[in-house]
Amino acid sequence: MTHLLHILRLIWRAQPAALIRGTALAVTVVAAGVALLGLSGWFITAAGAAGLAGIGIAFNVFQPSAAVRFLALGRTAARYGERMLTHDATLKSLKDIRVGLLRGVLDLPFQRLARLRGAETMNRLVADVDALDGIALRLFIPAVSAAVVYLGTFLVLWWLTDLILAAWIVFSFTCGTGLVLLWTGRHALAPSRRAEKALQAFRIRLIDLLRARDDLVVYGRLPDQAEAVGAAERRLRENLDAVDRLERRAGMMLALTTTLSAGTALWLGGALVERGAISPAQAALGFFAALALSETVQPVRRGLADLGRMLDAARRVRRLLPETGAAPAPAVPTGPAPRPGTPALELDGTTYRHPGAETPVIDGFALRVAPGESVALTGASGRGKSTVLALAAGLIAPDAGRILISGRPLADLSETQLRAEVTYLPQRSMLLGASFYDMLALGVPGLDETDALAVLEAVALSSTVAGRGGLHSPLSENGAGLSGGEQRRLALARALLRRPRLLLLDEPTEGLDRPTAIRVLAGIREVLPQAAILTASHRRAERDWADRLIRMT
Ligand SMILES: Nc1ncnc2c1ncn2[C@@H]1O[C@H](COP(=O)(O)OP(=O)(O)OP(=O)(O)O)[C@@H](O)[C@H]1O
Repeated sequence: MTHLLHILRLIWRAQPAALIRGTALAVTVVAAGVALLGLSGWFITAAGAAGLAGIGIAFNVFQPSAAVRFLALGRTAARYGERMLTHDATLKSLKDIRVGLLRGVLDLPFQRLARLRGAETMNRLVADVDALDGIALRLFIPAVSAAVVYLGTFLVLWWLTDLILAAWIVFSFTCGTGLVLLWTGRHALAPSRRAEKALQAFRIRLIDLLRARDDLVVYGRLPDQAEAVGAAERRLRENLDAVDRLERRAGMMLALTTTLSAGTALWLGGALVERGAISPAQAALGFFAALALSETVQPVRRGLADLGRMLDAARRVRRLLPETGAAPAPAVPTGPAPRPGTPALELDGTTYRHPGAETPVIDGFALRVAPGESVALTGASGRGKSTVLALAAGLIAPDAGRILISGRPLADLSETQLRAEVTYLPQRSMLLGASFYDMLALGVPGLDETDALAVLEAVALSSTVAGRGGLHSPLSENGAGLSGGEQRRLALARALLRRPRLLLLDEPTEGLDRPTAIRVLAGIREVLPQAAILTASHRRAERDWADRLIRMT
């Protein structure tokens, strides 16, 4: 529940004025509904009584009927205003939460980021945030309106009718509906949670099926995955049906509560009329007001049926939201050029143990790479070459030792400074964008086309790009339709275009034939003559090209 309140505070803090006005209008809507029915009941009864008493001609019908019209029209207008204000404000607040969530995801430590699944994260950003809109719209605002209207109804009925009648109507209604709502919230919690889980499972499995369909076909597992998607969908439907059934039952119990409360109010009103404490018209006012109170709880009922989904979504979203609402750090210009002789990268006594591993993968490791120098890390698979690159890229932090980038401790550099100094090409890269140009411009917004073509030439890709119709020709998702080697060189070109002082390359020519690999390696140096380059290498061509080898054992 604390997560729910936290999210409610965030929503409220983002749009306080609109939400306060919207809540005031929501109170007006419900109050006008109760007043409308109460007044109508009083009006009909009083007019009838005046007719029976033979003084109908003297009865003033104009004022009550004008008030009825005013309340009916006012209620409609207030409802319109309330919907506009509260929905608009909630959607704006949720937009802020979604952005905060995205920032939270991006700020996660590399190890956690690497473990995130795309489909799951996508769900969190979309489905969970959508689930949160009910907190204000279907729980808080209707509950506040109902409480205010109960209090107001009690005071007005006390003033216009009788204390006992007013107290009974509000007391019986509050207790009755309170119990029904508690019952709804408790029983709907589990199926609403299960429905949400099934929905998430359905989406994730479907995305997995679409993304891995080739492998699933090859291994003959497509029917199993399709069945898993179907099972999640069936579970979703069953649980949504259960929530629907509960909601209908709650609706029936609320109708029963209203009937009992209004029925006993009628009986009590009759007794008070017999005793001469109130008139029949006043008794009718009480009876109709009791009937109208049922309207106050309908939105809360719907909100409570969804409580499980909202609670889980609030918990997950809160865990990922950054604690402060602060904006990301503004871009900082990179520092001055380092003094001559300062290594571009220096690792000293660096130790790192992967989470869950028993022993460190590197222990007291030392390394220096000077500007203009190419160093290749070699050694058997699993010796920690990629780990050293990830440390130098600041993606993971060492357990001991220090890492200096151009003489400055890596930990002291802002994210912006670090990314301006260092570029890292991992073993597998994503190519985002719809054309060669888009994919390259990810690294350099506003990329100059001549520059792009020059770098494509350096990585031996210009003929491929020209053959496909040029820089702006459309490409499929993640460069599908390009060969593995072409995708790799495109990712390399994107890294080169950033022109970093330190370039970290994990097996940059993997998948290329030897002549192309040699050509590409020479092209890297041509584009970045002064950069320090550290590679993780298995291939002979890369080892021959490097100025120095460091063997990891
Ligand atoms: N996120 C991780 N969690 C746990 N262990 C990891 C993680 N990443 C790598 N390792 C382990 O750390 C060791 C070093 O991995 P690393 O990728 O640095 O080796 P490598 O020398 O680059 O191997 P390769 O040449 O095959 O790319 C391996 O045993 C690997 O299984």
